[in-house]
Amino acid sequence: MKIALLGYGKMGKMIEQIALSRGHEIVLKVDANDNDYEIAKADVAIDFSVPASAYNNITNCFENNVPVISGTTGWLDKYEDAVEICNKNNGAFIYASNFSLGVNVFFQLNEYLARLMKNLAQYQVSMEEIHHTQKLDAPSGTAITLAEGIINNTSRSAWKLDAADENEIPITAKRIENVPGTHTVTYKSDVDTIDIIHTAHNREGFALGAVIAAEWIIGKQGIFNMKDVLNIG
Ligand SMILES: NC(=O)C1=CN([C@@H]2O[C@H](COP(=O)(O)OP(=O)(O)OC[C@H]3O[C@@H](n4cnc5c(N)ncnc54)[C@H](O)[C@@H]3O)[C@@H](O)[C@H]2O)C=CC1
Ligand SMILES: O=C(O)C1=N[C@H](C(=O)O)C[C@H](O)C1
Repeated sequence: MKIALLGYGKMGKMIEQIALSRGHEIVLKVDANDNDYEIAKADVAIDFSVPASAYNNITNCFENNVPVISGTTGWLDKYEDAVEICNKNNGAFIYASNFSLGVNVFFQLNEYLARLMKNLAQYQVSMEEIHHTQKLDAPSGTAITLAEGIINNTSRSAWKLDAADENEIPITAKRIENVPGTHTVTYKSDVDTIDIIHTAHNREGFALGAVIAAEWIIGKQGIFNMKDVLNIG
């Protein structure tokens, strides 16, 4: 498979290693200020760049018939526009806030737990995410997906960074040197606490999931997610 890497930072480099180890070829590495590149020579593009560039890079792929795997967070106000352009061009697209297998299992566990807690008004739900200090966005995309999983399965109406009203889910975002990504969902009552935690030990799980998604999307048309790829849930 001929892969274009859109973003050649920490994740782009890890994806390169995993892709080469699985027999794929990197035909293009696009980074900041690379404006003139021939995306059409790639079978698939994998975008792990920055919030400000993701939309333009992704939609350029659709306009050149190249399927896209995107893990960039913090640009989702334009997600529906990207989906429209993908569909108009009969393209293929997977966005995931987190490509790791473990987190995708954790997403399901979070929704299951939310359904169990739905009618237990004595428990207050909250979330914490911890990431390295270079991270541009807060809260993390994964924390937002977890919050949406709770909102869709309980009477909570919204999430908010730090303080929140009773009906909202407070999210605390911490930035600590070298932490790849830790997410905790907590239900606390006066008498006890339930925590579920996912801790990434490194970036390999994110990168492997993105390469597996790229292998899966070849030859397909439409908008998919990691549940489709991993066949879970
Ligand atoms: N969905 C997932 O599983 C994961 C998502 N991420 C997300 O992926 C993104 C990248 O993460 P990292 O690699 O850790 O960040 P990074 O900062 O190490 O790399 C981003 C790269 O994008 C480059 N870039 C800047 N402008 C660009 C442009 N116009 N076109 C292409 N590249 C451009 C930067 O120069 C940099 O090299 C972030 O949004 C992060 O939140 C990170 C890990 C896992
Ligand atoms: O920026 C990161 O590093 C990560 N970003 C993603 C997110 O915002 O959830 C996924 C992972 O937690 C690492």
